Amino acid sequence: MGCTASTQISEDENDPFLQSQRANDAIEQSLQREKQKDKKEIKLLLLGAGESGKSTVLKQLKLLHQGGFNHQERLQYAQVIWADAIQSMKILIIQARKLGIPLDCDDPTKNPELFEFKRLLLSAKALDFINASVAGGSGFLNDYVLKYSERYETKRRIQSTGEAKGFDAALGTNDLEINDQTDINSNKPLLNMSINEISKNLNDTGDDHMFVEKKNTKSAEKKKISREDIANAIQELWKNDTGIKQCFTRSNEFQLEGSAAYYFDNVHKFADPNYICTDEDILKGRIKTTGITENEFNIGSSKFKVLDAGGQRSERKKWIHSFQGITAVLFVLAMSEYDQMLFEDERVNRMNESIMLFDALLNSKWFRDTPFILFLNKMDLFDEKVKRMPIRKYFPDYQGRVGDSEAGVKYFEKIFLSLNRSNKPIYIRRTCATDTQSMKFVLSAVTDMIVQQNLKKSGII
Ligand SMILES: Nc1nc2c(ncn2[C@@H]2O[C@H](COP(=O)(O)OP(=O)(O)OP(=O)(O)O)[C@@H](O)[C@H]2O)c(=O)[nH]1
Ligand SMILES: [Mg+2]
Repeated sequence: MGCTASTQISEDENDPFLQSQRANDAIEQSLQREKQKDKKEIKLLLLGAGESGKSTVLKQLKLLHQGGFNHQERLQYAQVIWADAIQSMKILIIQARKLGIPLDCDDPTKNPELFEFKRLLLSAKALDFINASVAGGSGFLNDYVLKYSERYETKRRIQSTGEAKGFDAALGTNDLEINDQTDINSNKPLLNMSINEISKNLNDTGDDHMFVEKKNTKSAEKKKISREDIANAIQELWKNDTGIKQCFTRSNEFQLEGSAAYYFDNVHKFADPNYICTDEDILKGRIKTTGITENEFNIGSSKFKVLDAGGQRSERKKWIHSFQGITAVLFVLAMSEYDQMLFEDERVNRMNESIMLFDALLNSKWFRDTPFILFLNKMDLFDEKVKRMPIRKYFPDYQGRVGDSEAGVKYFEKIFLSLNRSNKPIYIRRTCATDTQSMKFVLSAVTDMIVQQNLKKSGII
């Protein structure tokens, strides 16, 4: 009997029809399993313009639900922040000149010490003082070049809009910025080069970045500059040069890291080559997102997949690949940027860009039935800014008082709500994404709400 049975099975197994039937069943089962998994998994998509705070929201989710940051991330941010601290102070010095703001450090007779600090800082090459591989390799270097080269201002615009007008003209006008950022031999742009190519090129040009004062660098170059020297220079200029402070208050007129003040205030700790970043440092630090990152969290009994997309214009063409199967869109708006221009195109107001973006996403066919959550972010900076920068200067129909933060929020809220051409509700929350305590409450309320909505939608409750 046993023999008969075994013969029967082996005959069946050789039957091509049965084999193909089994394969079909297996595929069907696997598809069903995937469908069930997809149904259970909540997909949250973080969208918004560049620098609005999407990755910072993600970092808070990591702190809350993933045990925080690893050692590698802490080392990486230490490098990135130290480079940004150096370059940010250089930017203030050069922008002060452009804006006609007198600097105390420009007068060697009245302020010999500040004058020397400035000289020392301008002769320091940030890339000599960091480990570029730990900072993120070629990705970091590409961003660094794009961010700190005025020659790339127009290139940024072309990359983001495809507009070529004036590119060549602008390439020839730079007299302040770093040495030519093209490879002198091949004329190949630094962007898109490998890390080795970039390093070689930076060495060939003899300088990394930013307006070295060519006539006056000899003495500074002779002396070996230490990280401590640079930190002292930054601290002294930040604390004691009234022109630097004045220029900082006008930083909406140029591109400056949003957390520059934090870097300056803490510059000595970032100068330590063995420094390991705290959670707060990482929340304040900035690494631009390229592409879309997928991050999984277990929140309560639900599985969340959070997609964090790069928000700059050049990144947005990648967004569409992640539009399918989204449970909710979390749109992050930087409220404080109503008086700032885009990094990618300095002719475009950041708030107007966000309005345009929100309108396009909210009313797109992809998100017809997808709930939207709107984070009115950077409220800490907004509250401060409205006291000194009239909203009406940028939005002439604004009727509220100068300094009235509540009226300002209501005004922008109304604009965003008025864009809704569907029946779906928009959930609005005011946030300060760098503040872990307040974000804990906001994020738990938001994730609870998404879970409830999802259960209702799938007919479970
Ligand atoms: N003061 C303050 N700074 C914030 C807040 N949210 C974000 N930032 C800072 O803003 C900078 C940019 O934040 P990111 O989270 O990197 O911005 P993003 O939207 O991910 O930018 P992309 O990746 O280019 O799209 C960082 O330096 C953050 O520390 C906030 O609410 N208040
Ligand atoms: Mg990001």
